[in-house]
Amino acid sequence: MSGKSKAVPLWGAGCMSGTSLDGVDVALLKTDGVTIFEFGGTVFRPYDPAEQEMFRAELGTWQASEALTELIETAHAEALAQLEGFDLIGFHGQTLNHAPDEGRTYQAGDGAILAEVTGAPVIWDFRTADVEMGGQGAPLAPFYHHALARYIGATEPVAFLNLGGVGNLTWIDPTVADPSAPGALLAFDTGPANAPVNDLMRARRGETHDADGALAAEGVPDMEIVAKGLEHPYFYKMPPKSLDRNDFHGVLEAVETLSDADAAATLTAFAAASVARAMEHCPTPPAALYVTGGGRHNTTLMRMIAAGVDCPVLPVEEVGLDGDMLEAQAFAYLAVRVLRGLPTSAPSTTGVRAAIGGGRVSRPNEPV
Ligand SMILES: Nc1ncnc2c1ncn2[C@@H]1O[C@H](COP(=O)(O)OP(=O)(O)OP(=O)(O)O)[C@@H](O)[C@H]1O
Ligand SMILES: CC(=O)N[C@H]1[C@@H]2OC[C@@H](O2)[C@@H](O)[C@@H]1O[C@H](C)C(=O)O
Repeated sequence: MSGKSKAVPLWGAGCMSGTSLDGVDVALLKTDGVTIFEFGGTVFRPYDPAEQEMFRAELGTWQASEALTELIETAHAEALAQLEGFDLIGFHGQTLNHAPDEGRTYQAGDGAILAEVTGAPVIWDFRTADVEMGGQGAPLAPFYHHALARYIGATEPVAFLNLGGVGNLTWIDPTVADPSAPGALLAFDTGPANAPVNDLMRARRGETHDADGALAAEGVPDMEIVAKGLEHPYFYKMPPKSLDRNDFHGVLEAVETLSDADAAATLTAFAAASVARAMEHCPTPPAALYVTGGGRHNTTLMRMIAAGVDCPVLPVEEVGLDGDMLEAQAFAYLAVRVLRGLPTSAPSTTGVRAAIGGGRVSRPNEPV
């Protein structure tokens, strides 16, 4: 396949409710599923503390309660109602459980109901087909990262790092036009990013996160705990590989006896060290590491990451992108690819047996 396609571009509304449980991001993107033509409006619909509690109570389950399913659908419908002019919706849902090695992953929320409520076709359940074909079902943003690398005019390998609840890294060779082709991409989850620090802040201070990394900046990381954390078998696995949000929950116990500031510094240093470890898997050194996701606002984390890698570490805003909305855009892009019958993952991004297009399509007025 060449880098250009003749299909008519569509406006997709991509929706992401991520592992940090902070809310729903929605972003419009005009694409033919290959090329990015235009970025459109965005909306963030936060989850309030009571809603976040509802999610936390069901993390790790394989069937969301009716109340939670309704919350997910309502929050998405509220966010989508603030935007207009889209042809279709890419609906990720909320990951409540992820066990790809057991062949299952679960994103709560029903796309068929969202199609009824919004009157637009909804592409959803992006991860199941990949997992059923032996893949990790994650990360899925890499095909979009490949399109972005071409969009920003990269001519040599670059990498994207998403710092959400969990971190994920994509190495891209933009000279390979087809993202499914061998050598175009290598992608995997790096380790815990914001989730452990968020959990610490919530437990110790009743706050959602360490704003700007201020508390971590006051502390001293315990590098013995960091080194011990890096002995986790996950870091010895070859990519592709992926994580559940709570896979590293145990690290919180390791910092139990430290002061709040030292504990925050240690968990932040652990997130940074897992990025440094991840960079060792890149097939060639990338020209730059472009950072997206909420963690790029954490200056202490960004400083620690920059100290541990050999290339410039830059927020994606440096190349004109929106790091708060990039994952939502990814699901708009992937939705159009699904409609066009194009693959959304490949052996080099999820470990799936062959390139595959995941996703179900629900149209309004179809029986639910
Ligand atoms: N100003 C800030 N200072 C420090 N951390 C921040 C700041 N803003 C956001 N964050 C962190 O970023 C998180 C949100 O990131 P993001 O929205 O990228 O995650 P997500 O999409 O839910 O997760 P994932 O990518 O794992 O699905 C917050 O929970 C917080 O930990
Ligand atoms: C199972 C699941 O929801 N995984 C998320 C999570 O959050 C970050 C990381 O872990 C990544 O693997 C993925 O999200 C992004 C959007 C992805 O699929 O690319």
